[in-house]
Amino acid sequence: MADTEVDTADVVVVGMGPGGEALAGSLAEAGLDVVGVEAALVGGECPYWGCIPTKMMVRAADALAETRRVPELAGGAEAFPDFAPVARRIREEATTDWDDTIAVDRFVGQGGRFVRGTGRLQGADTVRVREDGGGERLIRARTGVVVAAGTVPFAPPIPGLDRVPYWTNRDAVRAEKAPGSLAVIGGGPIGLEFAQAFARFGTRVTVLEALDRLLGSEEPESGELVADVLGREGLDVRTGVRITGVAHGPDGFAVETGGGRVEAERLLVATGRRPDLEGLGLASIGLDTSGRAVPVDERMRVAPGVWALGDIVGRGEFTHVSVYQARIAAQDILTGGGGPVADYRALPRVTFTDPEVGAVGLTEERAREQGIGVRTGTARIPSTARGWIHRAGNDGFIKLVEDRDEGVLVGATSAGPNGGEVLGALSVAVHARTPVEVLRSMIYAYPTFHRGIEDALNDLVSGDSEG
Ligand SMILES: Cc1cc2nc3c(=O)[nH]c(=O)nc-3n(C[C@H](O)[C@H](O)[C@H](O)COP(=O)(O)OP(=O)(O)OC[C@H]3O[C@@H](n4cnc5c(N)ncnc54)[C@H](O)[C@@H]3O)c2cc1C
Ligand SMILES: NC(=O)c1ccc[n+]([C@@H]2O[C@H](COP(=O)([O-])OP(=O)(O)OC[C@H]3O[C@@H](n4cnc5c(N)ncnc54)[C@H](O)[C@@H]3O)[C@@H](O)[C@H]2O)c1
Repeated sequence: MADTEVDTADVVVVGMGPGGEALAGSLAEAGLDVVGVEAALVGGECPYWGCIPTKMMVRAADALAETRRVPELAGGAEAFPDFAPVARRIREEATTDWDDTIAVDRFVGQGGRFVRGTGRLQGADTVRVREDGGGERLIRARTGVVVAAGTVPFAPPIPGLDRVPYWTNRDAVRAEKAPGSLAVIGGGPIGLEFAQAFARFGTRVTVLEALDRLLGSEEPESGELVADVLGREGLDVRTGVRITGVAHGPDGFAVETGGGRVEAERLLVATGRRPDLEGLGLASIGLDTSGRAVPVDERMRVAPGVWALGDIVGRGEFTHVSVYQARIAAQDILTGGGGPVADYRALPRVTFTDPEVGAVGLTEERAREQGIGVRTGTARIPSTARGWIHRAGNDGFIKLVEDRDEGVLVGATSAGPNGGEVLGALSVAVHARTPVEVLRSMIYAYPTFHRGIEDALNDLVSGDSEG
Protein backbone atom coordinates (compact mmCIF):
# COMPACT_ATOMS: atom_id res chain seq x y z
CA MET A 1 0.00 0.00 0.00
CA ALA A 2 1.52 3.34 -1.08
CA ASP A 3 0.71 5.34 2.09
CA THR A 4 1.84 2.64 4.51
CA GLU A 5 4.96 3.61 6.41
CA VAL A 6 7.38 0.71 6.89
CA ASP A 7 9.40 0.58 10.06
CA THR A 8 11.74 -1.86 11.79
CA ALA A 9 12.41 -2.45 15.49
CA ASP A 10 13.93 -5.12 17.70
CA VAL A 11 10.69 -5.76 19.58
CA VAL A 12 7.09 -4.65 18.97
CA VAL A 13 4.75 -4.75 21.99
CA VAL A 14 1.03 -4.76 21.16
CA GLY A 15 -0.92 -3.44 24.16
CA MET A 16 0.64 -1.26 26.84
CA GLY A 17 -1.33 -2.27 29.94
CA PRO A 18 0.57 -3.05 33.15
CA GLY A 19 2.27 -6.06 31.53
CA GLY A 20 3.11 -4.56 28.15
CA GLU A 21 4.28 -1.31 29.74
CA ALA A 22 6.59 -3.12 32.19
CA LEU A 23 8.05 -5.34 29.48
CA ALA A 24 8.50 -2.60 26.88
CA GLY A 25 10.10 -0.27 29.42
CA SER A 26 12.57 -2.83 30.70
CA LEU A 27 13.60 -3.95 27.21
CA ALA A 28 14.07 -0.32 26.11
CA GLU A 29 16.17 0.39 29.21
CA ALA A 30 18.28 -2.65 28.34
CA GLY A 31 19.08 -0.98 25.02
CA LEU A 32 16.72 -2.69 22.60
CA ASP A 33 14.84 -0.68 19.98
CA VAL A 34 11.25 -1.18 21.23
CA VAL A 35 8.02 0.08 19.70
CA GLY A 36 5.04 0.11 22.07
CA VAL A 37 1.63 0.13 20.36
CA GLU A 38 -1.42 1.16 22.38
CA ALA A 39 -4.98 1.66 21.14
CA ALA A 40 -6.29 3.42 24.26
CA LEU A 41 -4.24 4.54 27.28
CA VAL A 42 -0.73 3.47 28.31
CA GLY A 43 -1.23 1.73 31.66
CA GLY A 44 -4.26 -0.24 30.46
CA GLU A 45 -7.31 -1.26 32.46
CA CYS A 46 -5.78 -1.21 35.95
CA PRO A 47 -5.03 2.50 36.53
CA TYR A 48 -7.87 3.99 34.45
CA TRP A 49 -10.85 1.64 34.82
CA GLY A 50 -9.81 -1.15 37.18
CA CYS A 51 -7.70 -1.68 40.29
CA ILE A 52 -6.85 1.87 41.28
CA PRO A 53 -10.15 3.75 40.83
CA THR A 54 -12.14 0.86 42.29
CA LYS A 55 -9.89 0.70 45.33
CA MET A 56 -10.41 4.46 45.80
CA MET A 57 -14.15 3.75 45.87
CA VAL A 58 -13.63 0.88 48.30
CA ARG A 59 -11.45 3.02 50.58
CA ALA A 60 -14.14 5.71 50.79
CA ALA A 61 -16.91 3.17 51.26
CA ASP A 62 -14.95 1.46 54.04
CA ALA A 63 -14.58 4.82 55.82
CA LEU A 64 -18.38 5.12 55.82
CA ALA A 65 -18.75 1.58 57.13
CA GLU A 66 -16.31 2.26 59.97
CA THR A 67 -18.31 5.34 60.94
CA ARG A 68 -21.42 3.16 61.15
CA ARG A 69 -19.53 0.85 63.55
CA VAL A 70 -18.86 3.68 66.02
CA PRO A 71 -22.11 3.23 67.99
CA GLU A 72 -21.11 -0.36 68.82
CA LEU A 73 -17.67 0.71 70.01
CA ALA A 74 -17.27 4.37 70.81
CA GLY A 75 -20.40 6.43 71.26
CA GLY A 76 -21.99 8.09 68.27
CA ALA A 77 -21.05 9.35 64.82
CA GLU A 78 -22.99 10.27 61.75
CA ALA A 79 -21.73 10.05 58.19
CA PHE A 80 -23.20 12.02 55.30
CA PRO A 81 -22.26 10.00 52.22
CA ASP A 82 -21.26 12.10 49.23
CA PHE A 83 -19.82 10.42 46.15
CA ALA A 84 -18.41 13.67 44.75
CA PRO A 85 -15.00 13.42 46.53
CA VAL A 86 -14.60 9.86 45.21
CA ALA A 87 -15.43 10.87 41.64
CA ARG A 88 -13.03 13.81 41.97
CA ARG A 89 -10.17 11.64 43.31
CA ILE A 90 -10.68 9.17 40.47
CA ARG A 91 -10.74 11.92 37.88
CA GLU A 92 -7.92 14.07 39.22
CA GLU A 93 -5.59 11.74 41.12
CA ALA A 94 -6.05 8.25 39.67
CA THR A 95 -6.51 8.98 35.99
CA THR A 96 -5.55 12.65 35.38
CA ASP A 97 -8.89 12.84 33.58
CA TRP A 98 -8.07 9.67 31.63
CA ASP A 99 -4.91 11.15 30.18
CA ASP A 100 -1.76 9.01 29.83
CA THR A 101 0.78 11.71 28.95
CA ILE A 102 2.91 10.89 32.02
CA ALA A 103 3.03 7.19 31.16
CA VAL A 104 3.87 7.84 27.51
CA ASP A 105 6.64 10.27 28.52
CA ARG A 106 8.02 7.73 30.99
CA PHE A 107 8.24 5.06 28.27
CA VAL A 108 9.84 7.46 25.80
CA GLY A 109 12.23 8.53 28.58
CA GLN A 110 13.24 4.87 28.95
CA GLY A 111 14.24 4.92 25.28
CA GLY A 112 11.08 3.39 23.78
CA ARG A 113 9.19 4.53 20.69
CA PHE A 114 5.44 4.94 21.08
CA VAL A 115 2.69 4.54 18.48
CA ARG A 116 -0.95 5.27 19.33
CA GLY A 117 -3.08 2.88 17.30
CA THR A 118 -4.46 -0.61 16.89
CA GLY A 119 -2.01 -3.39 16.12
CA ARG A 120 -2.67 -6.61 14.27
CA LEU A 121 -0.21 -9.40 13.62
CA GLN A 122 0.61 -10.25 10.05
CA GLY A 123 2.67 -13.36 10.57
CA ALA A 124 5.16 -13.87 13.39
CA ASP A 125 7.44 -10.90 12.75
CA THR A 126 5.18 -8.13 11.48
CA VAL A 127 2.59 -5.88 13.09
CA ARG A 128 0.26 -3.70 11.03
CA VAL A 129 -0.83 -0.65 13.01
CA ARG A 130 -3.87 1.46 12.21
CA GLU A 131 -2.78 4.74 13.73
CA ASP A 132 -5.16 7.05 15.56
CA GLY A 133 -4.32 9.87 13.15
CA GLY A 134 -5.56 7.75 10.21
CA GLY A 135 -2.21 6.53 8.90
CA GLU A 136 -1.01 2.98 8.70
CA ARG A 137 2.35 1.57 9.66
CA LEU A 138 3.93 -1.83 9.07
CA ILE A 139 6.50 -2.67 11.72
CA ARG A 140 8.89 -5.58 11.26
CA ALA A 141 10.38 -7.04 14.41
CA ARG A 142 13.96 -8.30 14.30
CA THR A 143 13.75 -10.14 17.64
CA GLY A 144 10.06 -10.58 18.27
CA VAL A 145 6.49 -9.48 18.82
CA VAL A 146 4.84 -9.46 22.25
CA VAL A 147 1.05 -9.64 22.52
CA ALA A 148 -0.13 -7.99 25.76
CA ALA A 149 -3.54 -6.77 24.64
CA GLY A 150 -5.61 -7.78 27.69
CA THR A 151 -9.32 -8.53 27.58
CA VAL A 152 -12.65 -6.73 27.22
CA PRO A 153 -15.88 -7.21 29.21
CA PHE A 154 -17.87 -10.26 28.19
CA ALA A 155 -21.62 -9.87 27.83
CA PRO A 156 -23.54 -13.15 28.25
CA PRO A 157 -26.24 -14.05 25.70
CA ILE A 158 -29.16 -12.73 27.76
CA PRO A 159 -32.16 -11.77 25.57
CA GLY A 160 -32.36 -7.97 25.26
CA LEU A 161 -28.97 -7.24 26.81
CA ASP A 162 -27.43 -6.09 23.54
CA ARG A 163 -30.15 -3.42 23.18
CA VAL A 164 -29.90 -1.72 26.57
CA PRO A 165 -27.38 0.87 27.85
CA TYR A 166 -25.88 -1.27 30.60
CA TRP A 167 -22.74 -0.33 32.50
CA THR A 168 -19.44 -2.18 32.40
CA ASN A 169 -16.63 -1.39 34.84
CA ARG A 170 -15.62 1.49 32.53
CA ASP A 171 -18.93 3.30 33.06
CA ALA A 172 -19.15 2.50 36.77
CA VAL A 173 -15.69 3.98 37.37
CA ARG A 174 -16.77 7.21 35.68
CA ALA A 175 -19.92 7.60 37.81
CA GLU A 176 -20.27 11.12 39.21
CA LYS A 177 -22.81 10.02 41.80
CA ALA A 178 -24.00 6.79 43.35
CA PRO A 179 -27.15 5.65 41.52
CA GLY A 180 -30.40 5.29 43.45
CA SER A 181 -30.51 1.59 42.64
CA LEU A 182 -28.22 -0.85 40.85
CA ALA A 183 -28.66 -4.39 39.59
CA VAL A 184 -25.35 -6.24 39.27
CA ILE A 185 -25.13 -9.31 37.03
CA GLY A 186 -22.18 -11.41 38.20
CA GLY A 187 -20.96 -12.19 41.70
CA GLY A 188 -17.22 -12.21 40.95
CA PRO A 189 -14.64 -9.67 42.17
CA ILE A 190 -15.75 -6.86 39.84
CA GLY A 191 -19.44 -7.17 40.64
CA LEU A 192 -18.92 -7.51 44.39
CA GLU A 193 -16.44 -4.67 44.86
CA PHE A 194 -18.72 -2.23 43.02
CA ALA A 195 -21.86 -3.64 44.70
CA GLN A 196 -20.64 -3.11 48.24
CA ALA A 197 -19.00 0.26 47.54
CA PHE A 198 -22.10 1.78 45.93
CA ALA A 199 -24.38 0.25 48.58
CA ARG A 200 -22.37 1.95 51.31
CA PHE A 201 -23.04 5.25 49.51
CA GLY A 202 -26.77 4.57 49.71
CA THR A 203 -27.46 2.72 46.44
CA ARG A 204 -30.08 -0.03 46.70
CA VAL A 205 -28.15 -2.99 45.23
CA THR A 206 -29.25 -6.39 43.93
CA VAL A 207 -26.57 -8.94 42.99
CA LEU A 208 -27.60 -11.67 40.54
CA GLU A 209 -25.23 -14.64 40.27
CA ALA A 210 -25.84 -17.69 38.10
CA LEU A 211 -23.76 -20.11 40.19
CA ASP A 212 -24.95 -21.31 43.56
CA ARG A 213 -22.35 -19.16 45.31
CA LEU A 214 -20.41 -15.90 45.05
CA LEU A 215 -16.68 -15.86 44.18
CA GLY A 216 -17.10 -19.23 42.48
CA SER A 217 -13.39 -19.95 41.94
CA GLU A 218 -12.52 -19.47 45.63
CA GLU A 219 -13.28 -21.61 48.70
CA PRO A 220 -17.06 -22.03 49.18
CA GLU A 221 -16.64 -20.51 52.65
CA SER A 222 -15.48 -17.25 51.04
CA GLY A 223 -18.63 -16.87 48.97
CA GLU A 224 -20.81 -17.76 51.96
CA LEU A 225 -19.04 -15.20 54.12
CA VAL A 226 -19.37 -12.36 51.61
CA ALA A 227 -23.02 -13.21 50.87
CA ASP A 228 -23.77 -13.19 54.60
CA VAL A 229 -22.06 -9.83 55.23
CA LEU A 230 -23.59 -8.17 52.16
CA GLY A 231 -27.02 -9.46 53.18
CA ARG A 232 -26.60 -7.98 56.65
CA GLU A 233 -25.60 -4.66 55.04
CA GLY A 234 -28.91 -4.62 53.21
CA LEU A 235 -27.90 -5.80 49.73
CA ASP A 236 -30.20 -8.26 48.00
CA VAL A 237 -27.87 -11.12 47.02
CA ARG A 238 -29.36 -13.86 44.86
CA THR A 239 -27.40 -16.92 43.76
CA GLY A 240 -28.43 -19.72 41.41
CA VAL A 241 -30.28 -17.14 39.32
CA ARG A 242 -31.23 -17.66 35.69
CA ILE A 243 -31.77 -14.36 33.90
CA THR A 244 -34.25 -14.71 31.06
CA GLY A 245 -34.37 -11.15 29.74
CA VAL A 246 -33.38 -7.53 30.21
CA ALA A 247 -35.27 -4.41 29.16
CA HIS A 248 -34.78 -0.66 29.55
CA GLY A 249 -37.36 2.11 29.61
CA PRO A 250 -37.97 5.57 31.06
CA ASP A 251 -38.04 4.11 34.59
CA GLY A 252 -34.75 2.28 34.23
CA PHE A 253 -33.86 -1.38 33.83
CA ALA A 254 -35.97 -4.48 34.35
CA VAL A 255 -34.16 -7.81 34.74
CA GLU A 256 -36.35 -10.89 34.47
CA THR A 257 -35.32 -13.93 36.47
CA GLY A 258 -36.98 -17.25 37.24
CA GLY A 259 -37.67 -15.82 40.69
CA GLY A 260 -39.24 -12.55 39.56
CA ARG A 261 -38.35 -9.14 38.16
CA VAL A 262 -35.60 -6.85 39.47
CA GLU A 263 -35.93 -3.15 38.68
CA ALA A 264 -33.05 -0.70 38.96
CA GLU A 265 -31.88 2.70 37.78
CA ARG A 266 -28.58 1.20 36.53
CA LEU A 267 -27.46 -2.23 35.41
CA LEU A 268 -23.84 -3.34 35.80
CA VAL A 269 -22.73 -6.39 33.83
CA ALA A 270 -19.69 -8.02 35.44
CA THR A 271 -19.72 -11.51 34.01
CA GLY A 272 -16.07 -12.00 33.16
CA ARG A 273 -13.81 -10.84 30.36
CA ARG A 274 -12.58 -12.21 27.01
CA PRO A 275 -9.69 -11.42 24.65
CA ASP A 276 -10.14 -10.46 20.99
CA LEU A 277 -7.86 -13.05 19.41
CA GLU A 278 -9.41 -12.62 15.97
CA GLY A 279 -8.92 -8.84 15.93
CA LEU A 280 -5.26 -9.27 16.90
CA GLY A 281 -4.62 -11.31 13.75
CA LEU A 282 -3.47 -14.36 15.70
CA ALA A 283 -4.80 -16.67 13.00
CA SER A 284 -1.85 -15.44 10.93
CA ILE A 285 0.49 -17.44 13.20
CA GLY A 286 -1.77 -20.48 13.13
CA LEU A 287 -3.67 -19.96 16.40
CA ASP A 288 -7.27 -21.02 16.89
CA THR A 289 -8.88 -17.64 17.55
CA SER A 290 -12.09 -19.10 18.95
CA GLY A 291 -10.26 -19.98 22.18
CA ARG A 292 -10.50 -17.96 25.40
CA ALA A 293 -6.77 -17.35 25.82
CA VAL A 294 -3.44 -17.38 23.99
CA PRO A 295 -1.59 -20.62 24.79
CA VAL A 296 1.97 -20.00 25.99
CA ASP A 297 4.83 -22.09 27.32
CA GLU A 298 6.47 -21.51 30.70
CA ARG A 299 8.52 -18.60 29.29
CA MET A 300 5.50 -16.88 27.76
CA ARG A 301 6.37 -18.02 24.22
CA VAL A 302 3.55 -18.57 21.73
CA ALA A 303 5.69 -19.45 18.70
CA PRO A 304 9.28 -18.70 17.65
CA GLY A 305 9.64 -14.91 17.95
CA VAL A 306 6.17 -14.38 19.49
CA TRP A 307 5.43 -13.96 23.19
CA ALA A 308 2.17 -13.20 25.03
CA LEU A 309 1.49 -12.14 28.60
CA GLY A 310 -1.09 -10.74 30.98
CA ASP A 311 -4.85 -11.29 31.04
CA ILE A 312 -4.77 -12.55 27.46
CA VAL A 313 -2.94 -15.76 28.45
CA GLY A 314 -5.60 -16.68 31.02
CA ARG A 315 -3.34 -17.67 33.94
CA GLY A 316 -4.93 -15.21 36.39
CA GLU A 317 -6.40 -11.86 35.46
CA PHE A 318 -4.44 -9.72 37.90
CA THR A 319 -2.02 -6.86 37.52
CA HIS A 320 0.62 -8.66 39.59
CA VAL A 321 0.40 -11.70 37.27
CA SER A 322 0.73 -9.51 34.19
CA VAL A 323 3.82 -7.75 35.58
CA TYR A 324 5.32 -11.06 36.78
CA GLN A 325 4.91 -12.55 33.31
CA ALA A 326 6.48 -9.42 31.81
CA ARG A 327 9.59 -10.14 33.91
CA ILE A 328 9.69 -13.78 32.69
CA ALA A 329 9.28 -12.75 29.03
CA ALA A 330 11.84 -9.93 29.31
CA GLN A 331 14.45 -12.29 30.70
CA ASP A 332 13.69 -14.84 27.98
CA ILE A 333 14.07 -12.20 25.29
CA LEU A 334 17.23 -10.63 26.75
CA THR A 335 19.01 -13.92 27.47
CA GLY A 336 17.84 -15.79 24.39
CA GLY A 337 16.16 -18.50 26.46
CA GLY A 338 18.20 -18.55 29.66
CA GLY A 339 15.73 -16.90 32.02
CA PRO A 340 13.54 -18.46 34.73
CA VAL A 341 10.24 -20.18 34.00
CA ALA A 342 6.88 -18.99 35.33
CA ASP A 343 5.70 -20.67 38.54
CA TYR A 344 2.05 -20.20 39.52
CA ARG A 345 1.97 -22.44 42.62
CA ALA A 346 1.71 -19.46 44.96
CA LEU A 347 -0.51 -17.19 42.88
CA PRO A 348 -2.09 -14.69 45.28
CA ARG A 349 -5.37 -12.83 44.76
CA VAL A 350 -7.44 -10.47 46.88
CA THR A 351 -11.04 -9.40 46.43
CA PHE A 352 -11.34 -6.03 48.13
CA THR A 353 -14.75 -6.42 49.68
CA ASP A 354 -15.05 -5.83 53.42
CA PRO A 355 -14.15 -8.44 54.66
CA GLU A 356 -11.26 -8.69 52.21
CA VAL A 357 -10.90 -12.15 50.72
CA GLY A 358 -7.26 -13.07 50.18
CA ALA A 359 -6.27 -16.42 48.76
CA VAL A 360 -3.11 -18.11 47.51
CA GLY A 361 -2.42 -21.37 45.68
CA LEU A 362 -4.99 -24.15 45.54
CA THR A 363 -8.43 -24.31 47.09
CA GLU A 364 -9.27 -27.53 48.93
CA GLU A 365 -11.36 -28.73 45.97
CA ARG A 366 -8.63 -28.02 43.42
CA ALA A 367 -6.03 -29.76 45.58
CA ARG A 368 -8.22 -32.86 45.84
CA GLU A 369 -8.83 -32.79 42.06
CA GLN A 370 -5.05 -32.89 41.61
CA GLY A 371 -4.90 -36.06 43.68
CA ILE A 372 -3.20 -34.39 46.64
CA GLY A 373 -3.84 -35.99 50.05
CA VAL A 374 -5.40 -32.99 51.72
CA ARG A 375 -5.73 -31.90 55.34
CA THR A 376 -7.36 -28.58 56.18
CA GLY A 377 -7.33 -26.32 59.21
CA THR A 378 -9.57 -23.33 59.90
CA ALA A 379 -9.68 -20.48 62.39
CA ARG A 380 -12.65 -18.14 62.71
CA ILE A 381 -11.53 -14.52 63.05
CA PRO A 382 -14.16 -13.61 65.71
CA SER A 383 -12.74 -16.45 67.85
CA THR A 384 -9.16 -15.17 67.66
CA ALA A 385 -7.94 -12.68 70.25
CA ARG A 386 -7.65 -9.82 67.78
CA GLY A 387 -10.95 -10.61 66.10
CA TRP A 388 -12.73 -10.63 69.44
CA ILE A 389 -11.15 -7.27 70.36
CA HIS A 390 -12.01 -5.84 66.93
CA ARG A 391 -15.68 -6.76 67.31
CA ALA A 392 -17.72 -4.71 64.79
CA GLY A 393 -16.70 -5.80 61.28
CA ASN A 394 -14.70 -8.84 62.46
CA ASP A 395 -16.24 -11.42 60.13
CA GLY A 396 -13.76 -13.76 58.52
CA PHE A 397 -11.69 -16.93 58.69
CA ILE A 398 -8.30 -18.37 57.84
CA LYS A 399 -8.31 -21.71 56.04
CA LEU A 400 -5.18 -23.72 55.31
CA VAL A 401 -4.90 -26.49 52.72
CA GLU A 402 -2.02 -28.86 53.45
CA ASP A 403 -0.45 -31.55 51.30
CA ARG A 404 -0.35 -33.99 54.22
CA ASP A 405 2.19 -36.30 52.54
CA GLU A 406 4.66 -33.46 51.98
CA GLY A 407 3.77 -31.56 55.16
CA VAL A 408 3.53 -28.20 53.33
CA LEU A 409 0.72 -25.78 52.57
CA VAL A 410 -0.46 -25.81 48.95
CA GLY A 411 -3.15 -23.17 49.45
CA ALA A 412 -4.69 -20.82 51.95
CA THR A 413 -7.45 -18.25 52.35
CA SER A 414 -7.44 -15.32 54.71
CA ALA A 415 -10.76 -13.52 54.74
CA GLY A 416 -11.43 -10.77 57.21
CA PRO A 417 -10.26 -7.32 58.27
CA ASN A 418 -6.94 -6.81 56.41
CA GLY A 419 -7.36 -10.29 54.88
CA GLY A 420 -5.20 -9.24 51.93
CA GLU A 421 -2.35 -8.24 54.25
CA VAL A 422 -2.53 -11.40 56.38
CA LEU A 423 -2.22 -13.25 53.06
CA GLY A 424 1.42 -12.09 52.82
CA ALA A 425 2.66 -14.61 55.37
CA LEU A 426 0.62 -17.40 53.80
CA SER A 427 1.96 -16.58 50.34
CA VAL A 428 5.54 -16.92 51.60
CA ALA A 429 4.68 -20.27 53.19
CA VAL A 430 3.12 -21.66 49.99
CA HIS A 431 5.80 -20.19 47.72
CA ALA A 432 8.74 -21.39 49.80
CA ARG A 433 7.11 -24.75 50.69
CA THR A 434 7.82 -23.98 54.33
CA PRO A 435 7.16 -27.15 56.34
CA VAL A 436 4.07 -26.92 58.51
CA GLU A 437 6.25 -27.95 61.46
CA VAL A 438 8.42 -24.87 60.83
CA LEU A 439 5.32 -22.65 60.64
CA ARG A 440 4.19 -24.09 63.99
CA SER A 441 7.55 -23.35 65.60
CA MET A 442 7.35 -19.62 64.82
CA ILE A 443 6.33 -16.84 67.21
CA TYR A 444 3.22 -14.94 66.07
CA ALA A 445 2.84 -11.46 67.56
CA TYR A 446 -0.05 -11.09 70.01
CA PRO A 447 -2.75 -9.92 69.36
CA THR A 448 -2.50 -9.56 65.58
CA PHE A 449 -4.86 -10.77 62.88
CA HIS A 450 -2.04 -12.85 61.40
CA ARG A 451 -1.75 -14.74 64.69
CA GLY A 452 -4.94 -16.44 63.51
CA ILE A 453 -2.63 -18.48 61.25
CA GLU A 454 -1.33 -20.22 64.38
CA ASP A 455 -4.90 -21.09 65.41
CA ALA A 456 -5.56 -22.52 61.94
CA LEU A 457 -2.29 -24.52 62.14
CA ASN A 458 -3.39 -25.97 65.46
CA ASP A 459 -6.71 -26.97 63.91
CA LEU A 460 -4.78 -28.56 61.01
CA VAL A 461 -2.65 -30.82 63.17
CA SER A 462 -5.42 -31.69 65.57
CA GLY A 463 -6.46 -34.17 62.88
CA ASP A 464 -10.16 -33.42 63.25
CA SER A 465 -10.43 -32.09 59.72
CA GLU A 466 -8.57 -34.82 57.85
CA GLY A 467 -10.16 -35.93 54.60
C1 LIG B 1 -12.93 -3.20 37.73
C2 LIG B 1 -11.62 -3.95 37.79
C3 LIG B 1 -10.92 -4.01 38.99
C4 LIG B 1 -9.70 -4.69 39.04
N1 LIG B 1 -9.04 -4.72 40.24
C5 LIG B 1 -7.86 -5.39 40.32
C6 LIG B 1 -7.12 -5.42 41.53
O1 LIG B 1 -7.52 -4.85 42.55
N2 LIG B 1 -5.94 -6.08 41.55
C7 LIG B 1 -5.45 -6.72 40.44
O2 LIG B 1 -4.36 -7.31 40.51
N3 LIG B 1 -6.13 -6.71 39.27
C8 LIG B 1 -7.31 -6.07 39.20
N4 LIG B 1 -7.99 -6.03 38.00
C9 LIG B 1 -7.42 -6.74 36.84
C10 LIG B 1 -6.31 -5.91 36.15
O3 LIG B 1 -6.84 -4.66 35.76
C11 LIG B 1 -5.80 -6.66 34.96
O4 LIG B 1 -5.38 -7.96 35.37
C12 LIG B 1 -4.64 -5.95 34.30
O5 LIG B 1 -4.98 -4.68 33.86
C13 LIG B 1 -4.17 -6.79 33.11
O6 LIG B 1 -3.09 -6.20 32.50
P1 LIG B 1 -2.75 -6.53 30.97
O7 LIG B 1 -1.47 -5.80 30.71
O8 LIG B 1 -2.76 -7.97 30.73
O9 LIG B 1 -3.98 -5.97 30.13
P2 LIG B 1 -4.80 -4.57 30.10
O10 LIG B 1 -4.68 -3.80 31.36
O11 LIG B 1 -6.16 -4.96 29.66
O12 LIG B 1 -4.09 -3.77 28.96
C14 LIG B 1 -4.11 -4.18 27.63
C15 LIG B 1 -3.93 -2.96 26.75
O13 LIG B 1 -3.86 -3.38 25.39
C16 LIG B 1 -4.55 -2.43 24.59
N5 LIG B 1 -4.92 -3.09 23.33
C17 LIG B 1 -5.84 -4.06 23.15
N6 LIG B 1 -5.87 -4.45 21.86
C18 LIG B 1 -4.94 -3.71 21.22
C19 LIG B 1 -4.49 -3.65 19.87
N7 LIG B 1 -4.99 -4.46 18.93
N8 LIG B 1 -3.54 -2.74 19.56
C20 LIG B 1 -3.01 -1.91 20.51
N9 LIG B 1 -3.40 -1.93 21.78
C21 LIG B 1 -4.34 -2.83 22.14
C22 LIG B 1 -5.71 -2.00 25.44
O14 LIG B 1 -6.19 -0.73 25.02
C23 LIG B 1 -5.09 -1.98 26.83
O15 LIG B 1 -4.62 -0.71 27.19
C24 LIG B 1 -9.19 -5.34 37.90
C25 LIG B 1 -9.89 -5.28 36.69
C26 LIG B 1 -11.09 -4.59 36.63
C27 LIG B 1 -11.81 -4.53 35.31
N1 LIG C 1 -9.43 -7.47 43.36
C1 LIG C 1 -9.01 -7.97 42.23
O1 LIG C 1 -7.89 -8.45 42.09
C2 LIG C 1 -9.91 -7.91 41.04
C3 LIG C 1 -11.01 -7.08 41.04
C4 LIG C 1 -11.83 -7.07 39.91
C5 LIG C 1 -11.52 -7.88 38.84
N2 LIG C 1 -10.43 -8.67 38.87
C6 LIG C 1 -10.14 -9.59 37.74
O2 LIG C 1 -11.01 -9.36 36.66
C7 LIG C 1 -11.54 -10.61 36.21
C8 LIG C 1 -12.96 -10.43 35.75
O3 LIG C 1 -13.81 -10.19 36.89
P1 LIG C 1 -15.34 -10.56 36.88
O4 LIG C 1 -15.85 -10.39 38.26
O5 LIG C 1 -16.03 -9.87 35.76
O6 LIG C 1 -15.31 -12.08 36.40
P2 LIG C 1 -15.48 -13.49 37.12
O7 LIG C 1 -15.41 -14.48 36.02
O8 LIG C 1 -14.58 -13.66 38.27
O9 LIG C 1 -16.98 -13.47 37.71
C9 LIG C 1 -18.07 -13.35 36.85
C10 LIG C 1 -19.29 -13.95 37.51
O10 LIG C 1 -20.41 -13.73 36.67
C11 LIG C 1 -21.21 -14.89 36.71
N3 LIG C 1 -22.07 -14.95 35.52
C12 LIG C 1 -21.70 -15.20 34.24
N4 LIG C 1 -22.78 -15.18 33.44
C13 LIG C 1 -23.86 -14.88 34.22
C14 LIG C 1 -25.24 -14.71 33.96
N5 LIG C 1 -25.75 -14.85 32.73
N6 LIG C 1 -26.06 -14.41 35.00
C15 LIG C 1 -25.56 -14.26 36.24
N7 LIG C 1 -24.24 -14.43 36.54
C16 LIG C 1 -23.41 -14.73 35.54
C17 LIG C 1 -20.22 -16.03 36.80
O11 LIG C 1 -20.81 -17.20 37.29
C18 LIG C 1 -19.17 -15.46 37.72
O12 LIG C 1 -19.42 -15.76 39.07
C19 LIG C 1 -11.44 -11.56 37.39
O13 LIG C 1 -11.14 -12.85 36.96
C20 LIG C 1 -10.35 -11.00 38.24
O14 LIG C 1 -9.15 -11.74 38.04
C21 LIG C 1 -9.62 -8.71 39.96
